Amino acid sequence: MIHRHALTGLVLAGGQGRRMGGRDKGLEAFAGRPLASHALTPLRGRVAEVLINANRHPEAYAALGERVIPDLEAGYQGPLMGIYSGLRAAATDWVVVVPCDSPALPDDLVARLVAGRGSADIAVAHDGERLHPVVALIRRALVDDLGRALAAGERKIDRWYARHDWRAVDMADRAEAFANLNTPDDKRRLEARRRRESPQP
Ligand SMILES: Nc1nc2c(ncn2[C@@H]2O[C@H](COP(=O)(O)OP(=O)(O)OP(=O)(O)O)[C@@H](O)[C@H]2O)c(=O)[nH]1
Ligand SMILES: [Mg+2]
Repeated sequence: MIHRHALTGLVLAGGQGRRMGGRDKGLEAFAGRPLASHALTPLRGRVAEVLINANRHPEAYAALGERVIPDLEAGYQGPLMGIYSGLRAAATDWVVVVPCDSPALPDDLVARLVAGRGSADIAVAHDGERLHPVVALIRRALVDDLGRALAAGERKIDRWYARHDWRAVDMADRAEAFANLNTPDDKRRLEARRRRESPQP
């Protein structure tokens, strides 16, 4: 078991949002509030601290009520740099990573990653068809190794995972929860799905 006090939540919102017209994806309105705020739902109350990793508009992210951290190296070097920056900033032994653009993640995500980890150092969500490398539980002690990998040019998350004791956690029963939003069209489709699933009175 990993206790709540040993966990930090990390929302990755540091991308360029090119498929969203270059807009700051985590701040796009989704169902009436910033997309990144939906990613906080499975984390709040289940971790000791939440960090939001963002490279633009830090004050807008800070308004969500959590600590905001930028990438330690600028230049939009990809999510692995966001994970590295989060591991460096975290004060706990474990970090739960989620992306800012998956507004329907399972409520019990943290518990399932913790339970599914077994004795591995990294646990990654799997939806039955594919792995979601940015939905993961990672041991903070790997931070120095990740720093060396980045310095050596590594930018591919799954290739870094593969060099460690990692495990996929089966969440096929909740595959729809991993839907993510890359384009304005994805946004419309997912907002419509949400209205169907929980119609407002
Ligand atoms: N810190 C950080 N996070 C990133 C970076 N690139 C992507 N991410 C995050 O990784 C997750 C998945 O990335 P994408 O869906 O490709 O998002 P994106 O890169 O902003 O969008 P595109 O430019 O359309 O690829 C999102 O939560 C992004 O915020 C980066 O350079 N730095
Ligand atoms: Mg991208």
